Amino acid sequence: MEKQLQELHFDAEKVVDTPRYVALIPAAGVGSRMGATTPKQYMSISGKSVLQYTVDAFLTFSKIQHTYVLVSPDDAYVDEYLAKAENLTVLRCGGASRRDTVRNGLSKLAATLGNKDWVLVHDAARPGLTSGLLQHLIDQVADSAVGGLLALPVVDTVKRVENGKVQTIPRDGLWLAQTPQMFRYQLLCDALDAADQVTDEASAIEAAGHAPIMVEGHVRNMKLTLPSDMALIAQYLNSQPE
Ligand SMILES: Nc1ccn([C@@H]2O[C@H](COP(=O)(O)OP(=O)(O)OP(=O)(O)O)[C@@H](O)[C@H]2O)c(=O)n1
Ligand SMILES: C[C@](O)(CO)[C@H](O)COP(=O)(O)O
Repeated sequence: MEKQLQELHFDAEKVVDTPRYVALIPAAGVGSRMGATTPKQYMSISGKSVLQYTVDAFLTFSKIQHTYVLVSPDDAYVDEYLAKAENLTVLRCGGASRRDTVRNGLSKLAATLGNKDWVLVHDAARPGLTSGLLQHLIDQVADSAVGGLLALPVVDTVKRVENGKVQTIPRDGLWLAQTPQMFRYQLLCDALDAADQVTDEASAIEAAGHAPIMVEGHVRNMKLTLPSDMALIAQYLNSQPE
């Protein structure tokens, strides 16, 4: 497997002047909040799986040299719901949490990627990603040493409810994290090694003392989390991006 991975995609050079761009798509979740019979990444929208929409966003964006989909070791769906493609590899390295899945995937690429290379981690469950959003993220982040992520500024009034007490929290400076989250390979590996409870890559980078660049995303890049998300996501997928 290791030999196969090394041969796969790139020249042998590990540290290169021109960084490479790869996508890592964690797709090993069970979708407990969705409560469907199949994990949500394999649910179908207009005859195509959620995962296929997500992967297609990367396969049709030429800057991404390779896309890796990370599924659980005993996944029984991926062969049926994801079409094979030239620059696409499925790795059966899913872990107990999203963080573990991503860290396992990064480890598999140790012989392939160098310090400066960019990894774009994107949830399988965000099928509304577009080339425009990918280009926007890369334009804003590619000159930085660290990386950044798509996110949405909070536009509503925010409440915190605790022990029966309700408080209004100033929304200034609050963002909702989306993906892709794009970071330099080695920096991300090191940050995740030091942070085992995080729900996204940016949290690990922040904990390591860095400030990720916040890049405004779009609501069509929403995550499929609850059954009620399905209709809205289908509407976005069936409409042209703005
Ligand atoms: N052990 C895990 C858990 C999650 N994910 C992936 O991380 C993304 C975002 O996670 P989330 O929405 O939390 O997905 P699930 O864990 O599947 O959902 P739930 O929390 O409702 O069970 C999804 O693409 C999911 O497949 C993963 O690769 N490995
Ligand atoms: C990474 C993420 O999509 C950012 O919003 C999110 O954190 C993933 O999982 P969660 O379990 O829904 O927080």
